[in-house]
Amino acid sequence: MQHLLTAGAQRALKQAELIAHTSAQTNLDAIHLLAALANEESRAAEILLTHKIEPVMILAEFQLEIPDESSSDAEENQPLELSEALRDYPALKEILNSALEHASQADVSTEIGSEHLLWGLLNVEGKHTQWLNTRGNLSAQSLKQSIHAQQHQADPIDVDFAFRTVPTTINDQTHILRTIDAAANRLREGLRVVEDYLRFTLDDAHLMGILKTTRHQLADALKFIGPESLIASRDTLNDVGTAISTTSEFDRQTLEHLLQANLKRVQEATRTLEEFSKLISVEAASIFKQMRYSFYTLEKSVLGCLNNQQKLKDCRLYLLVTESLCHHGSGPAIRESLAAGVGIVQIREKEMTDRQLLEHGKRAREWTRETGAILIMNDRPDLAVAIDADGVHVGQDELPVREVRQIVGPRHMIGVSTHNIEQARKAVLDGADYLGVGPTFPTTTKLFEAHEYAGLKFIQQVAAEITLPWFAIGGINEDNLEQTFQAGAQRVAVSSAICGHEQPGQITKKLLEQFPS
Ligand SMILES: Cc1ncc(COP(=O)(O)OP(=O)(O)O)c(N)n1
Ligand SMILES: Cc1nc(C(=O)O)sc1CCOP(=O)(O)O
Ligand SMILES: [Mg+2]
Repeated sequence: MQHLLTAGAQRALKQAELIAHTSAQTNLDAIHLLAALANEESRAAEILLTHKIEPVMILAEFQLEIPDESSSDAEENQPLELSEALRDYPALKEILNSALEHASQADVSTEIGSEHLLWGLLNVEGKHTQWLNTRGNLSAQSLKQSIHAQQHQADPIDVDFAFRTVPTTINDQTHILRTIDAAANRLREGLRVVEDYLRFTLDDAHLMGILKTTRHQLADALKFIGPESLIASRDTLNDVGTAISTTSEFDRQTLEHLLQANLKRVQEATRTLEEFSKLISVEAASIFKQMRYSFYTLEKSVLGCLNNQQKLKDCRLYLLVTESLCHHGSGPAIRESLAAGVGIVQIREKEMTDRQLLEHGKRAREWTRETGAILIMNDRPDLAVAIDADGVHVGQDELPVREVRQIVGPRHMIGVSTHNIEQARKAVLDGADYLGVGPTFPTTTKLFEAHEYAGLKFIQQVAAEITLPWFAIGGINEDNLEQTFQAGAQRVAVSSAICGHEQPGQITKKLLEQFPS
C-alpha cells in the first residue's frame, strides 16, 4: 500500500534539512524538523501555536537559524511516497514511521501531514520532547486530543492536506491581491521603522534577530501568493487610501510613541494579510498568523525592556541577603547598605520557615520603603505577594515566568537566573523583567560545579545583545568589579561581598564608587 506525504509535510522535511544546514549543524535531527514545522506548516504550526509555542522560541532555544532560501519552491504537486522520504531522510526514520502509524489510525484513509510528523516527533524521545512538554504542555497524548479537536472543527485554516480553492471571480481575485499587496507594503514599512528603532535607539541585537526572522517569514508567505500577481494587481494611482491621511498619523510625541504606533501597524497589516490570504493560500495565512503572534511577543519584549530600564535605572548594585552569611545579622546588613546607596535588595533565605520569612520580609519591606529601594523575594512568588514585595526572583529549575506571572500578577517584577546565552534570550521572550547573569567568578554562597561557571565570556555575550536590565552575579567583589564592568556589565548583584563584610555600609560605598558614572 502506498503512503503519501502531504505537500505541507514534504516542505517541512525539506525545510528541516535547510535549517540544519544554515545552523551549521551537520546532522539533521528532530529539533530541525520541529523548527521547520513551526515555521512552515499550517496544521502543525497551528497546533504549536495553541500551545503558545512560536517559531522564534524554538530558534532561540535550540540556537537555530532559518535559511534565506525557502523550501516552498519544492515541487509541490509531486507526490512523495513514505519509502522515498525514508530513503531521503534516514535520520528521521523513527519519526516518519511513527507519523505513519498515527495517520493510519484516522477514521478515513489520510495522507501523512505535518500534524502526523509532529506526533512522530513527540513519540521519539529527545531534548525537544522534554522542552515541548515543559514549555507548551505538549505531549503525545495532548497532541492526540488537539488533532482530534481540529478534525472536528470547520475552520479551513487548520487544513493542510486539502488545498482550499475558493470560487472567487477574476475581479475578486484582483481585489484580494491588491489588498494583500498594500498590506504587505505597509508591513514592510512598519517593520523598517521598528527595525531602525531596535538598531539605533534600543540597540538590541537579540530582538533585531527576531525581527529578521519575520522578514524571512513574509518572503516565504508571499511566495505562496505569487509576488508577480501582487505587482500585476497593484493600482496605486486609483487607491483612495493614498490620499487619506489622518492627523494621528503625524502625531508622534516620543520615540516610544512612534515605536508603539509602528508595532500596531505591523500587527494590523499582518491581520489583513492573514484574513485575505485565507481566500488564496492556507499556507500563507498560517505564516501570517505566526508572524502576528511573533509581533505580539516582540512588542511585549521591547516594551518590557523600556519599562524595566526605567524601573531599574537607579539600581546598579543589587544585594542578596542571607541571614547566616551576615556578620551582624541581616537587619544591619540591609539597613546599612540601603543607607549607603543599594537600590535593590533580595531576601534569599533557604532555612527559614514560612512564618519567619513572612515576618522578616515585612520588616525588609518597611526598610526598603523608607529609602525607596526595590524589594525582591527569592524563589517564592506567594510570599512576594504576601509581603508586598516589588517582585520575585526565580531560577532555571523553579516555576517558569508564565506560571509565576499567574501568581504575582502584572505589576510585580519577575527576575530570572540565566547561565548561558540561550537561557538569557529565552527569558527575554518569556517576559522576564530583569535577568541574573552568572555565575561569573568562584563563590561559596551557592554550590556550582566547575563546569557551571559561565565566566566573563557570558557577561560579554549578554552585553553584546541584550538590553533588558541584567545583573552580573557570582563571586563579585571589590577586586574583580572593574573586570566585570570591562566585560560589559552595567549592573551587579552581590551577596557575600556585602553581607560577609564587617561594615556593610562602608563596603557598599566602596563598591558604588567603582561604578562608572
Ligand atoms: C539576581 C539573582 N540572580 C541569580 C540568582 C540565583 O537564583 P537561583 O538560580 O534560583 O538560585 P538561588 O538563589 O535560589 O539559590 C538570584 N537569586 N538572584
Ligand atoms: C545565588 C547565586 N546565583 C548565582 C547565579 O549565577 O545564578 S551566583 C550566586 C551567588 C551570589 O553570591 P556571591 O555574591 O556571594 O557570590
Ligand atoms: Mg532560586
